[in-house]
Amino acid sequence: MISSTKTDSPRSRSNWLRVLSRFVLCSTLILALSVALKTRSRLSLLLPSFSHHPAVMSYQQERYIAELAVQRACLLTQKVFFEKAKGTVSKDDKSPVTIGDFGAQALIIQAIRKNFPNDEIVGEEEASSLRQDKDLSAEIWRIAKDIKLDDAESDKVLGGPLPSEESMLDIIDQGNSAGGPKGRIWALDPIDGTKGFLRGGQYAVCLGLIVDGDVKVGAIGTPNLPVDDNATIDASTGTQQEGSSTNGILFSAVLGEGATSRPLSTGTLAQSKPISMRPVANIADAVFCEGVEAAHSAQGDNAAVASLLGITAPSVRLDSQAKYCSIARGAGDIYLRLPVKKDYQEKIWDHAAGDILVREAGGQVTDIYGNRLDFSKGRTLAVNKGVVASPKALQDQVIGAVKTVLKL
Ligand SMILES: Nc1ncnc2c1ncn2[C@@H]1O[C@H](COP(=O)(O)OS(=O)(=O)O)[C@@H](OP(=O)(O)O)[C@H]1O
Ligand SMILES: [Mg+2]
Ligand SMILES: [Mg+2]
Ligand SMILES: [Mg+2]
Repeated sequence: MISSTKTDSPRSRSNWLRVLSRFVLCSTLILALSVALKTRSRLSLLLPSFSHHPAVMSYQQERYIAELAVQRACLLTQKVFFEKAKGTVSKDDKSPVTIGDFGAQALIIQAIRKNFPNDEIVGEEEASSLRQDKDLSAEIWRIAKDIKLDDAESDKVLGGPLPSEESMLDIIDQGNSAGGPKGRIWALDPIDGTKGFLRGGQYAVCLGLIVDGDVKVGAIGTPNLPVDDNATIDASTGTQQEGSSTNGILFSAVLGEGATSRPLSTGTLAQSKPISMRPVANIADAVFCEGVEAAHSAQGDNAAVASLLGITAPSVRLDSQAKYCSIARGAGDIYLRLPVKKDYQEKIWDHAAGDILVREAGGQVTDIYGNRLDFSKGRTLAVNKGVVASPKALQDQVIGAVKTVLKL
């Protein structure tokens, strides 16, 4: 007897085969996908540069490294200050540079090189004067070689201690990129406001990442700014206190992801809080944040702008990018830097980190004509004049007053 059921028929066998082959195909695809994903995540851990592809990029790794590097450099600048480590040289433009500037630049470049070896760096300082002055070089090495973060793991992420005095000088010189419109370029000001640093006043360790001419990440350490956002500060009052827990802030920002701050001394990533500019309903109630050096900003013109806007509150006077930091957290509202010398070109390291911090805190940063700062032109902001920063809603009014005063 021929007993033939449907399942045994050639047709149904071929149906089974089709189902089976689809199952095998699907499983293989799922397996391949999961292997690919695992390999990718392993690769991005081992090679941070793998995550640099725009499609998978949110700059979290860059922000993390920038924060740690700035935090470690602030340990050095504070040590230099409290040990009263002497050694200040005058640069060609007569501006001072200290052991703190050189040491901080070495430590930060080492951290960038370790984590992002293909990136370029535009750093303010260079080591030629140290190669002539062996005593100064030795003094920097004496202080820099022992600087480390409390957390050994984090310190390892930054590359551990500097290898030797000679390589420290080579590392400092790696901040020699010409900058420009293409690629990943870090703008580094190891001590901004060196004069403030020497006075025991405000200064800032500043690091910004520029990608294809646009600032994406910024980190700023301000060892002498009060932790309390609402504390009164002024450049005339010295604020350096050894081991202070009331002073010292680390600010950071990533494009599109907001601005944050946390205490510099004890802070961990988890202690970061979002910061934002103060809403100002009436511009007459705004407070200016201005520089200290009369040679850097036309203070008479600043006063005329204030008066035109009906602003009567005294300006907060601070050295360095602490001005950007202050308005970003609502301790002041408007940063004015009106040009004194016609031919002075602002340096990108004096503004990159501050620019993104203020923009991510709800502000606008432009030059005196109302144009965005252009970080794609090399080591300087060659196509901008001066800086004006304020909450977005006020910027047009402020620029209007600036144009009137400067007769633009
Ligand atoms: N003529 C002129 N105009 C504008 N800016 C100048 C000028 N000369 C120098 N610099 C740069 O100013 C940086 C310090 O800026 P500050 O904001 O701290 O200056 S101030 O508060 O106005 O005194 C300072 O940065 P650091 O050298 O890092 O301290 C200089 O890069
Ligand atoms: Mg300088
Ligand atoms: Mg500077
Ligand atoms: Mg500097």
